[in-house]
Formats: sequence, structure tokens, C-alpha cells
Amino acid sequence: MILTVTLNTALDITYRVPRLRPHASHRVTEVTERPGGKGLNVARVLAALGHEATVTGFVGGGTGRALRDRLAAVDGVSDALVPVSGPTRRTVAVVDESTGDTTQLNEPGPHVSPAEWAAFQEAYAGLLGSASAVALCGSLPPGVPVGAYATLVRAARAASVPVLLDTSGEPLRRGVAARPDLVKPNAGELAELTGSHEPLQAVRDTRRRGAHAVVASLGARGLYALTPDGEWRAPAPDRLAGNPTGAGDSAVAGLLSGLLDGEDWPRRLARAVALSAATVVAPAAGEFDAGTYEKLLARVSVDRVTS
Ligand SMILES: O=P(O)(O)OC[C@@]1(O)O[C@H](CO)[C@@H](O)[C@@H]1O
Repeated sequence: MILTVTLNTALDITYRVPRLRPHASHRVTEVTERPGGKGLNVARVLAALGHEATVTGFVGGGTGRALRDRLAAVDGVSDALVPVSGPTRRTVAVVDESTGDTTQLNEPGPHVSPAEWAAFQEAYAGLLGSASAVALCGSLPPGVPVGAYATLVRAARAASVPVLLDTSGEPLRRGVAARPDLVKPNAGELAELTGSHEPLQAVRDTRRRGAHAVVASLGARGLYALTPDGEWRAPAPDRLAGNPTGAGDSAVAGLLSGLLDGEDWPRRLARAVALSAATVVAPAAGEFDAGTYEKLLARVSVDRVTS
């Protein structure tokens, strides 16, 4: 199975409003609630692609129960979440129907005690034994040490399980230094990590800091991959209208799914680009439009960079 770790799980709430205006009161036209946090989105997409996925991380309180109830209804995803005494957070995505723009409000998450963090690490070590790959995704809840991902990367490497890291800030900086097989930063995360606003220079710097391979999502410029096998650029397809929340998580699912299906880098990147775009046209994170995915997969161009 593919293991996804979401230390800061969330009940994702999406509101659609005709037009979002600061200082105004809004009538919500549609509400959706989904089990979320980045790794849960990755797992749902992997399951939809036919992979067996297991999710772990912390879960607690009434929001945690609601998250688990909804997760139990998702085919192909096993729940190996670890209890925490505080309540799982909510995140709110507000979609402005007049522009298609999304505004995201993410709660910090429950406080995690040293004993809860130790219990998680024990559970994680056990799960690594049956994992063919692991994805470490999203922000850290309060109380979890800032070097948590570095610790989890090292444990995966010691167990010879390929490990992908998708986070930001100091947890990313320390996690990269622990030498994950792959990191997937966006342009903002790259700039924060390296201090460079020139994305290609920042990608090279990230690899020098320890990551074996880097796949950067550069918005309208698409994906840029720097790997031991070479460098590739995969331009994004024409801008699609919709909700971009979770598009990066679908790219992670595409990269992992391609790796485990034995695909080469260009085909993994094509999956990532097509899934990411197909997520924008689906209503919520962790879902994708299958028709759009198939159509784009046949059309995505991935170019080798030779300089
Ligand atoms: O606060 P984090 O952990 O960075 O991000 C959490 C989150 O906004 O990311 C997903 C989209 O990628 C949402 O489903 C989720 O709630």
C-alpha cells in the first residue's frame, strides 16, 4: 500500500458564494464537507486511480469523528489515524463564483503532546513495514517538533521506503536536509526555502540541500523536474476554471502512482499535470474529473531540458 501522512488532518469545508466582498455578509449557495488535509486528498486520488492507500496522522474530537465517518465511506482508503486529545481542525475554502477565485482559511489544529507525538512515531514505524512508498504532507499542528518531517524522512529511508515530502517553511528546510527521494514545492515555498525568486535556480539549490529529486509546481508555468535521470519541463494546459484547492495534492498522487506503476519521469510528470488540471474542474480537493484527466493525459507535452 501507499502510506500518506497528514499530521494536521482537517475537515475541509467549501463554501460557494456569488461574489466575495470584504466587510460584507454573504449568502452561501452551496456547502461541501470532506475529510481533508493534503495527505487525505492524495490518498483519495490514489484510490481512484486503483492504488491501495492508507492514511495516518492525528485525529481527535467531534471534527475528528466527522472526518473518520466520511473517510470510512471512501473506497480504497484505509484509516490508520492516531488519536489526539484536542479536536481536529477545520479549513474553509470560499469560492467566489463571479471570478472563480478561492480564499482559504486554515485553522492551526490541535495541540499535540510529546506522548502523542511518540505514539504516532511508533505507529508510523509499524506502517512503514507494509508501505511501498510514503508521502509526508502539509502543515504541522502545534506541539509537533519542527524537525518532525526530517525524523519521518530518516525513518522511511532506514526502512528503504521511497519518501516524498510536500510541506513548507522550516519543516520543509529540515525535511530536505534529511534527503527525501522527492520534494514537491510550489514557487512560494521554493522562494522561502532558498531566498531565490528565480524558480530554476531555487530548484537547483533545493536539490543541493539534499533532495534526490525536486518537482516544482510553478503555477501557469507548469511543472519543472530536476532528477538524477535528467531535467524536464511540463507546461500547464490552458487555464481551466474551477477550484484549485488540492491541485498540488493530485500532482503528488500522479507522481507516486507513476513511480509505483514503473513509469519513467516524463510519464509520471504527464500524470501529475493532467491530474492537477482535472482537479481544478472537480468541485472539491481530493477529487478529479476523470474525462478531463484522460483527455489531458493524451495531450500533455513533457520536454527534456538539455542546457
Ligand atoms: O494547512 P495545510 O496543511 O498546509 O493545508 C491544508 C489544506 O488547505 O490543504 C489541502 C489542499 O492542498 C486542503 O484540503 C487542506 O485542508
